[in-house]
Amino acid sequence: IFQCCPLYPPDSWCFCPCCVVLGFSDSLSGEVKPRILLMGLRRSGKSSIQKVVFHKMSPNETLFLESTNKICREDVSSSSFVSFQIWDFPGQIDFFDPTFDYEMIFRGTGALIFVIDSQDDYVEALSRLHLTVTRAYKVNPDINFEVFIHKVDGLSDDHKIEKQRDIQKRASDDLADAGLERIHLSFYLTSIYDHSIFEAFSKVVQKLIPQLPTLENLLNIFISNSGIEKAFLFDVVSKIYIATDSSPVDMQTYELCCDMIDVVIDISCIYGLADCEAGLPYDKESMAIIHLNNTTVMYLKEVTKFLAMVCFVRRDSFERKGLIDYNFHCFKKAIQEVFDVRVKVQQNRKLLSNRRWSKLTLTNGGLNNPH
Ligand SMILES: Nc1nc2c(ncn2[C@@H]2O[C@H](COP(=O)(O)OP(=O)(O)OP(=O)(O)O)[C@@H](O)[C@H]2O)c(=O)[nH]1
Repeated sequence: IFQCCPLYPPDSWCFCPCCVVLGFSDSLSGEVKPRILLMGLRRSGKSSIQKVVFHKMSPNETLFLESTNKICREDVSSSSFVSFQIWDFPGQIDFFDPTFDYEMIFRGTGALIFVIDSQDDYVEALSRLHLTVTRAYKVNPDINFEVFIHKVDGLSDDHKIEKQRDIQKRASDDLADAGLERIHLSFYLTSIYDHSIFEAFSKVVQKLIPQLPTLENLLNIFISNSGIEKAFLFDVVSKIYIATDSSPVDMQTYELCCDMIDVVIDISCIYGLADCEAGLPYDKESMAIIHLNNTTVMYLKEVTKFLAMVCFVRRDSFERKGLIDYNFHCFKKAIQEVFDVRVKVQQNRKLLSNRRWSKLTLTNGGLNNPH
């Protein structure tokens, strides 16, 4: 059973050869990738969520997915800010199995998504949720616990709310009975058949972006100086929004943004770059303006190779497009600065780890027995 270096605090990232070989750490870039775990009972929809959000699989195709029988790990590093690993677990994990080193797994985890099938009886799922959360919390109290009440497409609106209330109450009661009311669970109603799964994933990912307050602040300054109603910063590939200004988000607005990104990518793919297959048909020149029939204009502009800004502007404010473009230019520069700081922090962290590691090998007299 693999244990991380004793030299490192339990929740830090280890860059020693063992961890690197096993792939728990990205030593080459020095980047700390938060881990997102997808857990839940068999057939609750874990793999479908991953395939639909990150592989553009159509929801109907998930009907033919085979059951996962080992942990599947995937790197998601499409943009400078959205960079993490997703671990899809098979339905039944046995915490008492000695070959399953759950301590090591939970130690490097940023978020644990527990998927509950709302169309099924959820008594067993709730007891599994309780067991998983309490175990994980003991190892790493900093994990964000996210509960997806999934497959809600078959339920009426009233029924959805009722289910959420019931599940939320039972889960909190279980924690309170165990004296663990300090554990916070966040609940989301999700389905792969609409945008709810993308919205929920956006919120999970946002919690893992340390620069989020800075990004939100920049967006607030940008919209207030440009006469914009609402602005989102989107990861174009996954359609996860990584930040928005502080005004509330409504589902319809979010759906419109997703549709706009689809239109831009599809049109660019068909009529744009000749070698579209070489990569995403999205570059510095990418932009789109859509006039809605309610005096609102949607404006999309490229921010970085993988990020796009989508704004909602009133038609009269859009007459000052020059001002919006100038402010956007300043916003883009500021984002670049935030990114530069992040790169520097990562480089310093890597340097520190390398130094610690060479110290350790010197003390041990070689690499033969790193642990
Ligand atoms: N109606 C509905 N069905 C869904 C949804 N998400 C997944 N499913 C279906 O649920 C079934 C199981 O999905 P999987 O993704 O294989 O479930 P899993 O949790 O990965 O299963 P294991 O690998 O066995 O642990 C598939 O037939 C999916 O089509 C959803 O949002 N709504």
